[in-house]
Amino acid sequence: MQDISLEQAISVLLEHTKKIEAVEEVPLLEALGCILAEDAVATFDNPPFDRSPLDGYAFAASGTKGAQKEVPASFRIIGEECAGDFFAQEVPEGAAVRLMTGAAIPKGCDCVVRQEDVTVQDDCILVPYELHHHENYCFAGEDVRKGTLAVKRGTELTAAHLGVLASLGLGMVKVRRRPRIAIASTGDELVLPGEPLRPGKIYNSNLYVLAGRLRELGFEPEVLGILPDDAAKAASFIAGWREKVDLFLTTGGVSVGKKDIMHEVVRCIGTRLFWRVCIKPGAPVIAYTAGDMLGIALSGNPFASYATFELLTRPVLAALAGRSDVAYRAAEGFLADAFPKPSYGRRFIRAHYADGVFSIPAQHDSGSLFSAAGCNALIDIPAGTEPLVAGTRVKGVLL
Ligand SMILES: Nc1nc2c(c(=O)[nH]1)N[C@H]1C(S)=C(S)[C@@H](COP(=O)(O)OP(=O)(O)OC[C@H]3O[C@@H](n4cnc5c(N)ncnc54)[C@H](O)[C@@H]3O)O[C@H]1N2
Ligand code: MOO
Repeated sequence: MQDISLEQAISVLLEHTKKIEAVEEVPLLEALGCILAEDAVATFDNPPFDRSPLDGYAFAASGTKGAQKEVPASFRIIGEECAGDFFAQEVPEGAAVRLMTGAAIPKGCDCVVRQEDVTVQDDCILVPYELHHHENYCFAGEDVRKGTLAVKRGTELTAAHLGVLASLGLGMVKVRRRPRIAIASTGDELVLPGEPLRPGKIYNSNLYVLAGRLRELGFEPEVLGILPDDAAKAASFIAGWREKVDLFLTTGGVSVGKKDIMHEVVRCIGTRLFWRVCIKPGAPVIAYTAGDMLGIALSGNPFASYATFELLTRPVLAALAGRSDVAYRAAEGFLADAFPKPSYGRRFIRAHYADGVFSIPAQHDSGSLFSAAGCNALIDIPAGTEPLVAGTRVKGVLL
C-alpha cells in the first residue's frame, strides 16, 4: 500500500465521519461549547419586574417639582426593600421607600434618587433637585423581552450564551449529542505518572497531551489508560468500546516492530482505511472502522502523536460535532530562525506564531516533547525543500 497524502487521509477520514444529529438534554453547566438543538425563546420579560439601578429611594417624581438645594422636596420613608424582597403596598404621594440596587420598584413610584444625594432627617428624606418620570429606572424586559428568540438553534454555546439561557430560567438544555471519544496508549514500556519508574520504562505523556488537547477544544474524552502490547487483549478491550464511542484514539504500536500490535488489532476488530501518510512526523498512523466507531491509531513518538492529532483528528472532531471552531486555521508568516535540515518528504515542525512570525525551538525531533510546550503552530514544509534560512516565507496551521 502506497503512503497517501495528508489531504487524501483527511478526506478518507471524513468519508467515514458522520455528523452527530442526535440530541441530548444536559444540565446547563455542562453545555459550554455544545450546539443548541432548539431555539431558546424568552417565556417572560427579563428582568421580570421594573427595578432600581441604584441604592436609593423610590417615590413619585411629581413630588419633586420645584425642588432645589434651599427648598428640598420631603418624602416620608414608609419602608425598605432589598433585592429579592417584594414591597407589595402601593406607595402614596409624598412617601418614599428605601431601595437597594436590583430591588423591584413598588407601585406608586416612578423614579429613584441616589442615596448620597439626599439628606435623611428623622423618618424623612430631603431631595435637593427635581427628578423626572422614569429617572434612574430599569424596565422589566430591558434585557430580553418575552417572546424574543434569545439563542438560536444551531448556536455554539459560549459562556455568555450560558448566562443568557440561565437568565431565562433554563436548568437543562437540549443540545446536539457531544462526540464520545475514547483515548488510550499502547506500550509495555509505559508507566503512569505518579508510579515508580523501573529500568526500561518511561512515563506515558501522550495520554496527557491528547486528553488535554481534547479538553482545550471543548471535548470530554474517556481516558482509558494503558493497553498492553498484546494484540488479542488490546483488540478485545477496544472492541468493547465499539458501541459506546464515535472515535477511538490510540497512540503507539503502528510501525513495523515486533510489538507494533495495532495492525493485528485492526485485523481482528474492523476494517483498515489506510496505513501511513506522507508526512513527518507521524507517518505510520493507521485509520480504521470497527462497527460505527472510527479508530485512529497515532504513532507513539510524543510529538508525532501530538502533530497527527492536530492534523488528522481535529478535522474529524469538527465534522462529528459540527463545530467549525475545532478545525485549525491556516497561517502564513516569516521564519524567525533557520531550519537546518532538508525535508525530503512533507514535514511539519512545531513553532510559536505571533504577528506573522514563526519562531522555531532548537529541538524538533518527533521523540521529544519538551519544546512543544509554548508552541502554538505547525509549519508545513513541502517535500523537497532545502534547509530554510531565517526570513523565509512559510505556511502553517495554528493549533
Ligand atoms: N524499521 C522502522 N522503524 C520505525 C519506522 C519505520 O518506518 N521503520 N518508523 C519510525 C517512525 S517515523 C515512528 S513515528 C515510530 C512509530 O512507532 P509506533 O507508533 O509503533 O510507536 P511505538 O514504537 O509504540 O513508540 C515509539 C516511541 O514513542 C514512545 N512512546 C510510545 N507511547 C508513548 C507514550 N504514551 N508516551 C510517551 N512516549 C511514548 C516509545 O517508547 C518509543 O520510544 O516508529 C519508528 N520506527
Ligand atoms: O513519524 Mo516518526 O517521524 O519518527 O514520528
